[in-house]
Amino acid sequence: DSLYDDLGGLDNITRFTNRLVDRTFADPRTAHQFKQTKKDRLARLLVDQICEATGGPCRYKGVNMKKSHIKLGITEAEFNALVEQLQQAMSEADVPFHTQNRLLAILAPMKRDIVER
Ligand code: HEM
Repeated sequence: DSLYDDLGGLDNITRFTNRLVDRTFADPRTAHQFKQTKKDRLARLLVDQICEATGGPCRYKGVNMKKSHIKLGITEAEFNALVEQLQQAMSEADVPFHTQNRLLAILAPMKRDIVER
């Protein structure tokens, strides 16, 4: 089975991504970065990105990670907060711990393009 299937397919990816974005926009550790961001659009792009990256039938049409995060001055602490929010969102959507870690392993290398140093 693909990771896409193990995550519960598009329905469950949409479920935990919406929960992630809700948390990210509400959590004071990250909310300040998203004051000018349209939540629905970001959630749709994230769903496509996760779906495609895990072997699903979607195609991500957004900007690459380096270009979309440049100049935001994102810190390692902000990145880690978002990872924690994603773990909580996946737990709420009943994604098993081991499956959560398989997705996190795909996202982790993006850190070098997202965090400013
Ligand atoms: C692995 C972690 C992350 C992934 C996969 C990710 C993914 C994305 C994607 C797909 C977009 C949309 C790009 C587009 O507009 O075409 C985006 C934009 C953005 N991300 Fe991230 N991101 C991550 C981490 C973070 C973190 C830690 C922050 C700050 C706390 C952040 C803040 C933003 C902001 C402010 C935008 C711009 C949204 C807009 O256009 O208004 N991201 N990200």
